Amino acid sequence: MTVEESVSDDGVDDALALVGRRGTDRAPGGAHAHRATPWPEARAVAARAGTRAAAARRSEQVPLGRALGRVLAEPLHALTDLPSFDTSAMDGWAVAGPGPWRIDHGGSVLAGHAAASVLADGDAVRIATGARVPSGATAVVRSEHAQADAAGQLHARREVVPGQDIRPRGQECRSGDRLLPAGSTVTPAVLGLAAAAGYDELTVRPCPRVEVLVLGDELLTSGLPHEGLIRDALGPLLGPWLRALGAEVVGTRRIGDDAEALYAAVTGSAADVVVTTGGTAAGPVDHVHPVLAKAGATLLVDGVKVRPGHPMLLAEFGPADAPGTTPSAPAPGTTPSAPAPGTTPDTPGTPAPGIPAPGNPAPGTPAPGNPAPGTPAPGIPAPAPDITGPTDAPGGPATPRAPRHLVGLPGNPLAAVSGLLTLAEPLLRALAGRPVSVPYRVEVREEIQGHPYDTRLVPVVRRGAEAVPLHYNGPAMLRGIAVADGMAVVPPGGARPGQSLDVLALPWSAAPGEAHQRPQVHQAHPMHQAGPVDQGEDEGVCFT
Ligand SMILES: Nc1nc2c(c(=O)[nH]1)N[C@H]1C(S)=C(S)[C@@H](COP(=O)(O)OP(=O)(O)OC[C@H]3O[C@@H](n4cnc5c(N)ncnc54)[C@H](O)[C@@H]3O)O[C@H]1N2
Ligand code: MOO
Repeated sequence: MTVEESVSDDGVDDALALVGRRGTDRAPGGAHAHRATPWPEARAVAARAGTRAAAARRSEQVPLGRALGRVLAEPLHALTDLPSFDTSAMDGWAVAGPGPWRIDHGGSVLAGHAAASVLADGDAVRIATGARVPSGATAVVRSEHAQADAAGQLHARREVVPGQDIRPRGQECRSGDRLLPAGSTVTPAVLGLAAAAGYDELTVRPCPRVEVLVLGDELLTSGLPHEGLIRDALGPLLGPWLRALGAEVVGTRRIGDDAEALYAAVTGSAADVVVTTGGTAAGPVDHVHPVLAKAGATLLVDGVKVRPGHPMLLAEFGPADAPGTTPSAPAPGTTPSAPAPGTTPDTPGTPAPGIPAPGNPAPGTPAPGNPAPGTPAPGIPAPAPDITGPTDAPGGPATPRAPRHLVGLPGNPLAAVSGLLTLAEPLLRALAGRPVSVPYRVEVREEIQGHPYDTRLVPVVRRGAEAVPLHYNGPAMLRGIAVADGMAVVPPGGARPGQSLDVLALPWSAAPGEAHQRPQVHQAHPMHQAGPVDQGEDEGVCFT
């Protein structure tokens, strides 16, 4: 951890220098250098892992009010004709046959009313927009195009075409028509369509549940850095970012540099995906690799040829429904629903120390000052019933469940963001049933220095048709990404001014020309909702 940070300074030069320092084939975190996965392949591996796991997940029915941002597990078929009856499109008169018409003063028809009696040939009756057109009617004449005379006759001011201003039943769809394919994201418009078509609930893909484990004894959760301690920048960042990627974040826990606590937290987690921060390298307190090895996890990605963030990793547990592949037992005294000794849980509705609830400032509690071992904080989510935890009764039947994954993000904050975009995003999108996000292409205004062998991800901001690289792009810096709207994918060797590069959009920024396809960013996105970082509320959490 802090022992290692002297070699992990800011900027490209340092990243380049790190390559030269690799005297052996052992990369940070114990990975062998040759194992590092090329960046595009790492994304593909993560997406495939998510797709495999998604296939084993059951869909669920949720009320319309909770379906925003979810992905349809089934095609949306109309449950009714739309419109479900012949409807007047205008306020005016329903008329039968050619005019002039006798006005039926007793029979005006309003929207929402039952069918009026049959309209006799030569009759006219007042009708409102949205009302059922009486049978026998051949057209609707708008009020402004009709004139009543003193003798009670109605005259049309212009030619009346049969069927005019009548929306015939089934004009938009017939009952059973496929309105949307499976895999569609539920947008506000989809909610409206589903309601119109008769739905109270939608069958959607499950939201991947993610737990965040923040490692590092040096991390403070409030106040100013002091005496070598620094603020945890990733706890506040990750929850909302992961929600923006389609995850339900079940909690964020501070683990410190305690290998046992990490092991217990990882093996006992009820989440589909555990995201850790820090501890991926090979320093004396970098526990992620040893803990994964002890837990019997398979490393799908062990280091990526990307800067920053090259020690990032993706591990898979299970599949747990295969005999003997459940993770090892947790440390004695811990259960999946209790925090491991030495951990600080941040639970939904329970702001972490340093993440004050509105109007309730947290005391300045540093991370190392954790609650007493074995003291579960109120509100720790219990494992879902479909999750086979390591505490299953011995010999009892293991409930089949999807394989679980762990994304190990490096501790340097921008390196962690790089890992989020490289591994967590494709994994979570695939788990949620969404297609992998496709980078957009844009020309860069300035030269961007490249790494000799690895891809670089560099925060950029769009200015007109160009992307401008942001200079505060060192692995430990968030100043660039905080004003960025994307991360440019810089190939080995760098990019010249005017060169087109792929850019990964950030969840809160729209790709060019996409602004109107991402309404969630401006309207309903959980990142834009007020409240504590780890609010963990279900409603709308899947919206990406
Ligand atoms: N001998 C080598 N050492 C390191 C190498 C290397 O190639 N050889 N790579 C460096 C790179 S690059 C990175 S990235 C880090 C990754 O290390 P870890 O994942 O083990 O991260 P830590 O050591 O725990 O922390 C690194 C750095 O980040 C700070 N940090 C950690 N967590 C947070 C947080 N939540 N908020 C803010 N800052 C955080 C931590 O204090 C360190 O300064 O390894 C290098 N070492
Ligand atoms: O540069 Mo490290 O790659 O900060 O992740």
